[in-house]
Amino acid sequence: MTLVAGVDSSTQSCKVVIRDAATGALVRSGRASHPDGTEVSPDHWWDALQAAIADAGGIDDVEAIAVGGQQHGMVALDADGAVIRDALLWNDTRSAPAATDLIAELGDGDPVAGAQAWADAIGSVPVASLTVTKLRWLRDAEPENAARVAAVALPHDWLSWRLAGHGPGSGAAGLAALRTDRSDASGTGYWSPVTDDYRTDLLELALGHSAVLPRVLGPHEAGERSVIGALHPVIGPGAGDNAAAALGLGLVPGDVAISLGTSGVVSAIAAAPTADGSGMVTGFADATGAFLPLACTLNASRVLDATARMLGTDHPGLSALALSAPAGADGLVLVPYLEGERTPNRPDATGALHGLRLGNTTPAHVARAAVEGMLCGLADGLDALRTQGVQVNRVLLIGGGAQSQAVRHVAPSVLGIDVSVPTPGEYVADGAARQAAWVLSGAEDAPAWTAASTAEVFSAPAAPHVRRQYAAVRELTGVRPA
Ligand SMILES: Nc1ncnc2c1ncn2[C@@H]1O[C@H](COP(=O)(O)OP(=O)(O)O)[C@@H](O)[C@H]1O
Ligand SMILES: O=C(CO)[C@@H](O)[C@H](O)COP(=O)(O)O
Repeated sequence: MTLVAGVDSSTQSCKVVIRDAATGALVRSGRASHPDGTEVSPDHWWDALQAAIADAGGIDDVEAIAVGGQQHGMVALDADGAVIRDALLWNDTRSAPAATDLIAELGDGDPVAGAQAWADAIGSVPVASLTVTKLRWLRDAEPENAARVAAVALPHDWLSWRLAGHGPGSGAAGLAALRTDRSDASGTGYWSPVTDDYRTDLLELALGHSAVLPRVLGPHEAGERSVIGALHPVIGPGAGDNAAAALGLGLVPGDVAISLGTSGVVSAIAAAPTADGSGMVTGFADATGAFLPLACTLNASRVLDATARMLGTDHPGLSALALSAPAGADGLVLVPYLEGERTPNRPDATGALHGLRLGNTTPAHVARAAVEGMLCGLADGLDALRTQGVQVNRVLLIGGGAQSQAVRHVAPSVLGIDVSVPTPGEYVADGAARQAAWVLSGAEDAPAWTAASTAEVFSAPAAPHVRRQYAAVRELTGVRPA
């Protein structure tokens, strides 16, 4: 049996799956945690990857490996190949003012024209999540660090590079060996999905000087070989986590994936790039040569974590409470902007509970409002995708938060469509493994794995009043007190 490995280096943890390259059957898996925080030393990801590989029983029998990972994180390298400072993650909002500046600069001072100019140039309107804004923040806040930047990588690029034996001390030759893929390059803010190439002018606009960028590999182009693993597995191009999940799920046009991890992501495969000047939909690329329009919130599974903590219960307890309250929680609305928000772009917003009355101040109502509030943010994302011409025939719910029974049962009523929940699994890591098998096969198409998962379908009558009451208070959320 030929084995391949897939990695998901996500916000909260690193997961590794090892699968049969021919059928996709799961052979073994492992995981390790990442530290909390929106600013993290990449060394933690490297340590967690090695721990997750060990937890999966090693990769000595693996012939190819690919890494999927959290998108956008800024990994700034010096001329030697050393990391200059801790990486700012996709959910770090300190570069929000830099995003505003960059938009104004491309629009000659007009923010609306600037937003559309960016959308036309790179498919997306910059927000704090995008790497390009983090580079501008670095230029302004830490000019000495910015001056030392010789190369910029993303979490998955950097891990693939470490797997190939590069790292501090590898110098110019090492930097030239950096590789990425279209999906992750498309989330940087300096790569165009229309021309399929970097916009180095935009990188320089942000950082103030040029830097080495990883070469973008084709969807099944082989990279270097891993120094870990007795067979020195070939390293695939890897992918951003959402593109890898699309590959792991085998999404086809008409399918929409909703991922409830730290981020809440609504994404779909598209044949052509999008350029949404409103900024609701980011026009990313997928991992097969097509496109992946996507709406991403900063507030998904951690809203449930926080609400469970607040109510002194666990996830099953929160779920039972939420399901015991009526749809709409008798008018109680939780706006879930606990980390600020990205879609819509409100980096300084805070969360809020609206509509408190004597009759709805119960744990059950609060639990229901949390589940509904999180889902309403994603329903807005689904609408935004439809506005961009995305066909929505089927919704698939994945990520840690999809394990919640309350989410599964409430989602169809808030989203207004049945929801399929595939067998719980690591779909990002699976997509990376499928890519690794594709690299090995050399075939034109990704292998049609037969060991695909089944899905449970959840239906519920639409509850439009839940979205109506959410929309009425969404605009009232205050900003963080000074
Ligand atoms: N049964 C559950 N109900 C709700 N949330 C859950 C449940 N199980 C796990 N989670 C949450 O899912 C999150 C982890 O999901 P994951 O998709 O791995 O996140 P990420 O990709 O951001 O690292 C955690 O916040 C965890 O608390
Ligand atoms: O920023 C995005 C997508 O644009 C996020 O989807 C990150 O890629 C992190 O994903 P999770 O670790 O929360 O799944």
